[in-house]
Amino acid sequence: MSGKRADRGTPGSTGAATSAAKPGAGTAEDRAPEPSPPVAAQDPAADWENALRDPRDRRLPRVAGPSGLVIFGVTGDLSRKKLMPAVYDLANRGLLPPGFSLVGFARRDWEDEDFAQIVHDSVREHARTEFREEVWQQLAEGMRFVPGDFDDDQAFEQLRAAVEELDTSRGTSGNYAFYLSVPPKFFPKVVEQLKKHGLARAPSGSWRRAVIEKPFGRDLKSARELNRVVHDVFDPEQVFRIDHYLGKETVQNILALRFANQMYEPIWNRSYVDHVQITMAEDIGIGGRAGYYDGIGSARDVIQNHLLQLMALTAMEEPVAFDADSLLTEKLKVLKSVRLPEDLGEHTVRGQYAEGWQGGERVIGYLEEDGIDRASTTDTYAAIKLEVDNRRWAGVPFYLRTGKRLGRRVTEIAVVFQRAPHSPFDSTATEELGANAIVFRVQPDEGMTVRFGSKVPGTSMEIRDVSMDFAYGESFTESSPEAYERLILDVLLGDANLFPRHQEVEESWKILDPIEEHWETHGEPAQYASGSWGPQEADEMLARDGRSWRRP
Ligand SMILES: NC(=O)C1=CN([C@@H]2O[C@H](COP(=O)(O)OP(=O)(O)OC[C@H]3O[C@@H](n4cnc5c(N)ncnc54)[C@H](OP(=O)(O)O)[C@@H]3O)[C@@H](O)[C@H]2O)C=CC1
Ligand SMILES: O=C1O[C@H](COP(=O)(O)O)[C@@H](O)[C@H](O)[C@H]1O
Repeated sequence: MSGKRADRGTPGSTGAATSAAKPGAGTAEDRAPEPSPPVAAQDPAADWENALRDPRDRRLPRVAGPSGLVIFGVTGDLSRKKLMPAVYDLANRGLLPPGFSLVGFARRDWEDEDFAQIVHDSVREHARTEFREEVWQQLAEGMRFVPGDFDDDQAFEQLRAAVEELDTSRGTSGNYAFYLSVPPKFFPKVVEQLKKHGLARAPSGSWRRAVIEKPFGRDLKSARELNRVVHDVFDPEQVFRIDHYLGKETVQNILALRFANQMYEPIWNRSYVDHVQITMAEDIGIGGRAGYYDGIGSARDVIQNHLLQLMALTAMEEPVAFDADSLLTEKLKVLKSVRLPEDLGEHTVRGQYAEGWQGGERVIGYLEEDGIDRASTTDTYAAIKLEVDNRRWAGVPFYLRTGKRLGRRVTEIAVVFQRAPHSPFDSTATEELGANAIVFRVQPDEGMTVRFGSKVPGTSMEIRDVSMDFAYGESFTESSPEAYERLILDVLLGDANLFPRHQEVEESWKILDPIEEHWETHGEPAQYASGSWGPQEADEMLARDGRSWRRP
């Protein structure tokens, strides 16, 4: 069993390392290229705040104060690929406090050193910023592992002891975020155990926060019940529901582009917009996530959260301020105004991938995947049409689609405009002209495209589509942080702007529940070949409205 302190250096080594940089020193994101100098392993009680810093100056880096992060489910896929690397990247950018501590909890008979080795491997494989030994060594000093099952009271007592020991040895000051990176069915159990073992309430002057992964419930009823359990233990301001899409740089940029500029808002409405298409296409299959995915499906997995959040940000009114309450108010108004089509059979499609070709390789169908019930009717593709019943958007369809094993990985929001009401040109001149569009490219090629018509050089008047691109890589020297990097930092800072509140989660389930109920009673999902752009039925769905999907 564990209890031993982590190696103070690279796993496997015995060396201890310290450096002398001031916490946060030289780390201004907009002044120095990343990575910046690491924070020091120094007296944990050292003053980490710059008293001269004006908290209103947003150009200064947001550095977390004394704190620790406890990850439940630390051996899992998300933790290894995203959370551990994000913690390292934050440390590497000098955004974590000197005594920052990371506690892992899972069912493994590991010592602290074994855990540190796992984190090390995950960082080497997945971190965004370069590996620096001195940063790693300082981080590794604050790593602890607690082995145990979520049912195991003794393990939670050991966790309490670990947290208290870190308060003393690392100066974490009782400030802890508990990250529930666990299968959703365990959310209630872990929350109850935190309460039972006195971990949910902070000592005076400190804070405790709970970070809850998605999906939050599998329908409205279960989301409400989960919320009841969570709020029996934590106050609303202690709870951070993760929707990692809100941590993506380009998703935050939707609000910047819309509301920091003058040119979009006048045309951002039913008078000019024909329709909006929101696409989240993945080329991967379900990988090793059969246990989670089967019975959940694509719509619950990503439409209920990521895509409806993207839609809300695209459609919302300007918030009175960029703060959590104002953002919630406006997003909620959109979600509450959503109207489902009367005929769900005509305006929604679900699909399931069959075998096919992906990246030059033959891949198996969903029903052949390990751990999948051979008769499963789980959707791996979903397309739905929604409308927003308000003055700005009445009559403008929002088409949302997502799928696994599609042609390529791409997420985008395309605002497609109406045709010009009149053309002075001969109809042959505009034969090849499509609709104008503004496209937010969320990933992988982050940026924005404006598509419009232009005269083809030559002696005749021929007008064809061209596009004007904004690409992050060309316009900025700063690279985009990973979503989890941003969100973990926000949790440590207690900044809730980018976290959906429960009301949003509920409204989103209210939109999805009738669709899921319809699908349950109406036949099987349509099959589509892996590597294609989804079932033909989805093309037919748009064709009935006289439109077609973009091929991003
Ligand atoms: N993976 C992804 O890409 C994404 C995941 N998410 C969400 O993140 C969360 C975690 O997902 P993911 O990492 O994929 O899940 P995994 O199944 O890969 O990992 C689950 C983790 O929970 C632990 N665990 C399971 N049961 C118990 C138990 N009874 N007692 C103690 N530990 C237990 C496992 O530990 P052990 O090693 O002991 O089994 C493992 O560390 C889920 O809520 C998921 O919906 C959200 C977005 C993307
Ligand atoms: O939340 C989820 O998101 C991932 C895709 O995330 P991305 O950042 O790579 O776009 C998806 O694969 C997973 O099924 C879902 O749970």
